[in-house]
This record gives sequence, C-alpha cells and structure tokens, in this order.
Amino acid sequence: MGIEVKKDADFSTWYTQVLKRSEMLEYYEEVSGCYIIRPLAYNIWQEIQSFFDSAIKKMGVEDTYFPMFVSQRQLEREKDHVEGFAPEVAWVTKAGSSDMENPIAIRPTSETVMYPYFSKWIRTHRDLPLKLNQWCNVVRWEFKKPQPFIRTREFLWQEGHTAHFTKEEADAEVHQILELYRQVYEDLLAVPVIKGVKSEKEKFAGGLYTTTVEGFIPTTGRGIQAATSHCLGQNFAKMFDIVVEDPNALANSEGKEAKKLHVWQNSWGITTRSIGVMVMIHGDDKGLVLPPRIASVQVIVIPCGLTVRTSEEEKKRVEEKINDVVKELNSAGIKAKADLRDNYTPGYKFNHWELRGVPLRLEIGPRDLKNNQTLSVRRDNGVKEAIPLDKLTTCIPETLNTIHKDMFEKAKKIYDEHVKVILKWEDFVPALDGKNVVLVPWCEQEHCEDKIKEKSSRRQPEDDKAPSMGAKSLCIPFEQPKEPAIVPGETNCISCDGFAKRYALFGRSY
Ligand SMILES: O=C(C[C@H]1NCCC[C@H]1O)Cn1cnc2c(c1=O)CCCC2
Ligand SMILES: [Mg+2]
Repeated sequence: MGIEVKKDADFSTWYTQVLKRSEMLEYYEEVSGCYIIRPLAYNIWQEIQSFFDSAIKKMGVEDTYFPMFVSQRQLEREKDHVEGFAPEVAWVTKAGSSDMENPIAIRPTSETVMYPYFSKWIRTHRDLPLKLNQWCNVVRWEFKKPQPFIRTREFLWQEGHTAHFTKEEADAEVHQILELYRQVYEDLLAVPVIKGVKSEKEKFAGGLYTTTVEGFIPTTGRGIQAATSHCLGQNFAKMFDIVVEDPNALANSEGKEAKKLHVWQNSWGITTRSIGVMVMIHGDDKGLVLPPRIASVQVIVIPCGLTVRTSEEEKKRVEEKINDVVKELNSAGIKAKADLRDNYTPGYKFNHWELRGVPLRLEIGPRDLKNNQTLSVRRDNGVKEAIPLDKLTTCIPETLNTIHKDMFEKAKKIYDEHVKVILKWEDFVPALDGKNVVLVPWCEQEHCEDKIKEKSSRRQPEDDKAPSMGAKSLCIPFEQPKEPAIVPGETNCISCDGFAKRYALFGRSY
C-alpha cells in the first residue's frame, strides 16, 4: 500500500505511514512510546554501528557491557545530573507480587552505573586513559508526545565513557568523536549537520561543556539535536572519587600521601533518532529514499517488456540474465536483488521498491538483451540512464556514489537556505514562522536565553492561534559567519541590552 498523504500536507501522518508501509517499524500498541524496529531499519542501525564501532576501536576504545539497573543511591549521587531529569527515570518496584525493598532504576544513561567502577579500576596514571563504550538500550519516560525514532521511551544508542589524565587529552577526544558523528550523518546518512557547542542552559548539566551536531527538518522548520559529545571536566571524578596520584610530585619527605589528582572525563552518544532524521529529510511522497551507503538493497533488478507474446524461452533468457547481473553486482560488493515474482506487474514492483527507498532500479527486458544494456532509474530524482550490461561493475558504484553526493548536496542547500542571519529582534519570530532557524549575535547568558524562549513563544497579540513553540538555542556554531563581524563590546545581543559574544543558532526544535 502506497503513501496516501503528501509529505508537506500532513507530515506526521506521512512520517508514520512511510515507516509502517516501508516495513521499517511497527507500532507496539501495548506500551505508548515504544516501537518495534523491523529488519529494514535495524539494518541501518547496524550499518551505523559497524562504521562508528570500527572508528572508535582505532582510537583505542573498547566495548563493554554494564547492568541496565541502577540503585537509587547510585543514581542520586550526582545531584544536578539527575534533578532535572528525575521525572523521566523508570523504576522497577516489584518482583512478582512482592514489593522490592529498594526500587531499582532502569538506566536512562550509565554515568552513575559505570563511575563507581572507574573509581575502583583507576588507581595510577598508568591506568589512563580508560576508554569504554557500550551499545545498549536506555529508558526515559518522556512525557512529550512520542514520535517513532525521534522521541521514544526506549531507544538504542552507544554511550562512550572515557577518563584522561589531562584536560587537553579529553578536549581532543571530544572533538574527534564529534567529527565521527558528523561523518555518520553526512557520509553515511547524507544528512547535513552543523557542529557547535551548547549554551550553558542547554548543555548536559553534569558536565563542563557539550558539543553537538545539529540537524534540521525542513518540513517543520525545526532543529534537531543529532548527537552529543560532552567534556565532563572533573565533576564526576570529584563525585565518584576517580583519582590518580600526581606522577610529578615527589613522595614528600614526611611520607604523606602524594597529591591525588581527579581525572578528566568525557561521555558521548548517538541514538536511533538518527534513523528518523534520515527518513524525515530524504523521504518523499512515494515513501522512503535511502542513502545508498546504508541501504540493505542498493539495486533492485526487475524484468520488463515481457508480454503475453513473449515466448517461454525468451522469458527464461531474461530471467537468467537478471540472475547473472545480480550475481555480478553482489560479487562487486553491491547489494543487488532480483524481483522475479511472476504474480506482480513491473509497475507494481516499481512502487513496492520505491516505497522501500531502494536507491537504484535496473529494468531488463528482451530488447535490452538485444541491445546489451539495461535502463537504470534513480530513486532520489527519477533520472533514467541506459547502462551497457558489460559496464555494470564500474557504472553502478559511480551512480550510487553520485546519488549519495546529490542527496547530501540537495539537503545541505536546503539547510543553508533555512539558516537566516538575523540582526534585529523584530525579524526573529517572522523568520521562525517562515520555517527557518536563525543565526543571531548573542550574549550567551542563561537569563537572556529564557527571555528569548518566552518572547518567541508568544504569538502576536492579534493572532488568536495557539502560542507557537518558543525558540531554544541549538548551538553556538564553531563556524561563525564572517559578515557582519561581531565586535566585542560594540555589537548588541539580539535580545537583551548586553553585548554579543558570538553568533548562536536558535530555533524551534524536537
Ligand atoms: O545522557 C546524558 C549525558 C550523556 N550520557 C551518555 C551518552 C552521552 C550523553 O547523552 C544526559 N541525560 C539526558 N537525559 C537524562 C539523563 C541524562 O543524564 C539522566 C536522567 C534521565 C534523562
Ligand atoms: Mg531528554
């Protein structure tokens, strides 16, 4: 069954229809906010995992696995880490019919699970750096409206947790990981992201600073946090007593304990939200459009031009050719499949595989055998091209790469067009209402951010529509606009009478 609504007309219905009818996801009626991730989507997660995991292994990160249960005592050891989030923590309070003496939390993240053991394992600076990662699920009982992949009560992610002897080493890793997240989005998912640092209000409260890659959903004009890499500073080290002796301090004469130094820590994560972002950005009114590098089927080969007048041996010759083409492509590392189902017309098959986002279709019929060619049809832009059957293993990889590049460039152009540099407050809300995010000179003070959120959530007085969602700061981009330059002590903040420090990206967001 095809998609019955237009993406731009009814985005949320479009989104759920695409996910369900492409067989990426199934609703899990029993528990709100939970979904079944079906093979087509799970395969994408596995592509992300294998790319990211092999990259962090090269950085010396080791995979591990910690329990999913956290004691209340442990979870609450870090006050400001949990206080803001407490309502989202899910607790196990009963086993069978009997109440548990001490309820146990299901991990919403694993800092408090892991760090008591970091403290136990890290004794001297030779135990540093410690670099662990786990691929797992986490549970957060969000109350906002759930949305498949984007906001779910259980999701899959990886969480990296590292400990370093110096801040410099921690800082360097934060940015190395952020670059890997950019690559997951841009080089795997063909999704453009903006790198930056979070504001004090938006950063991870338990940390020192948060860097982020921010995506943009054009259909709603909303920003979306795509992955985060935090430097935790020494905050958690102080709470969990993760210390090493100072290798430079001589054991002092009175034989007193050598000075204890707190380690510098990072934590970083990317989640299955990335799959939802990719669907939202690339999907169209025919369904999924998969970037070739994460598609489980990259090329579908379909027999065409077979009519009632086609002889049995002619039909057989076409099917044999198709099987040879699929074999040849697979041996060249291209994920190809044939659709030889003889109870469906070519047209039906075209829709079936377009709905599932297969990047490239090859049509082969009796005439093509004679001309020794196949007609290729791109899913992203519908462009058709005749390819000689003896050039497939060179032409197809090139076409798939071109598809990736074109999908990325198209999305990047749209993102760039929807980032508006705004220098006057009166242009701020109109820009948001025009489905843009805004880049504004900003003082970076928390009270100012609260004010901006409040001022941008109110509709103009005469407007009787429900107040629109306020804008939050998405990040302070590492790449700052050159023009017009911000002059410290001269350029005013977009909203308050303070002076701007840097340009900040603001927008309505998920
Ligand atoms: O999870 C993090 C920080 C960090 N956790 C590890 C992976 C990277 C990064 O997200 C922040 N955070 C978000 N959300 C919640 C919590 C929380 O710590 C804890 C309580 C429930 C909700
Ligand atoms: Mg949250």
